[in-house]
Amino acid sequence: MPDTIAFIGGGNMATSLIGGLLANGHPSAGVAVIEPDADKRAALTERFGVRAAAAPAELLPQATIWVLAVKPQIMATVVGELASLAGQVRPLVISIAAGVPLAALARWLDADLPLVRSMPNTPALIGAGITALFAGEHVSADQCAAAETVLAGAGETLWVDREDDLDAVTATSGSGPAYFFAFMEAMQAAAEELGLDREIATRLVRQTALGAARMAVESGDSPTTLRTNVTSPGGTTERALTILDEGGFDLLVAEAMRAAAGRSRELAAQIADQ
Ligand SMILES: NC(=O)C1=CN([C@@H]2O[C@H](COP(=O)(O)OP(=O)(O)OC[C@H]3O[C@@H](n4cnc5c(N)ncnc54)[C@H](O)[C@@H]3O)[C@@H](O)[C@H]2O)C=CC1
Ligand SMILES: O=C(O)[C@@H]1CCC=N1
Repeated sequence: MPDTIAFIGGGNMATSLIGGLLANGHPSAGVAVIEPDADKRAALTERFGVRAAAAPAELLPQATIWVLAVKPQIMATVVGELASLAGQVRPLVISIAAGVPLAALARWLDADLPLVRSMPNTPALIGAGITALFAGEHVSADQCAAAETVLAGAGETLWVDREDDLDAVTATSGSGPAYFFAFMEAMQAAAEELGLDREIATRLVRQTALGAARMAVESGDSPTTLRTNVTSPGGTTERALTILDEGGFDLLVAEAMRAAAGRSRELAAQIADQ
């Protein structure tokens, strides 16, 4: 009998994770969602055949795994309201929220429950995501395996040994898809400026991104080797990369990622005060 998995929050990430779970063979009857927005509840039920309710007490008592998928800023309130139910049900609790430390969850839940903190990313929607997980002190090996199963439909999974590493993970893979999309947007705009039709520019950029990503994954070569292979001495790529270098591209990327990790720590600090 598979676990019944309840999602608290039925937004973008929960939708992606539910899609992945069901694609991996988890039965829809074994998934429940607590979501206050009636339209989102209807959409989830229609798309996946899962049960959805506004009131936690309707579905959470039957669920052995709870996935916390609300925004970090409201986590304290949402979890606080679930504390007494959690004490009775004693589920494995998996949080996917950015910048919410396990210590805060433990405090709000007011019980020594097994807690896992994780950081997935939006390619979960197509099963091409990656999730880093960190297990709290009351989590057994079986519960680690169960947590991995919940996230496995979203793509790859890996464990980190230090909870603090999740700030860097968030800055890398959590927010990371947005960096690639921003680069694609900039390339598309530049291609149009160079005179290409929008449709042609879009197709060229999209397939180039896919081809480059697949080469990085499938060729076994490092990004440095792959970049060097494109760059003929005295050619066009060299001229373009020089401009990126002169503009401080690497430094800008590093600064952006430091800012993302910093924001994750800042969220945690704000949460520690709640
Ligand atoms: N969007 C992303 O790329 C990633 C997001 N995350 C984390 O996932 C979490 C959810 O993010 P998204 O899905 O993007 O946000 P979202 O806004 O799409 O989903 C949050 C959902 O929570 C619902 N909600 C509000 N109050 C609630 C309550 N009392 N009980 C139950 N549900 C309630 C909202 O109606 C909404 O549907 C956040 O904590 C975020 O940090 C993690 C990795 C990546
Ligand atoms: O921007 C955010 O805060 C969330 C966490 C990682 C990706 N999106």
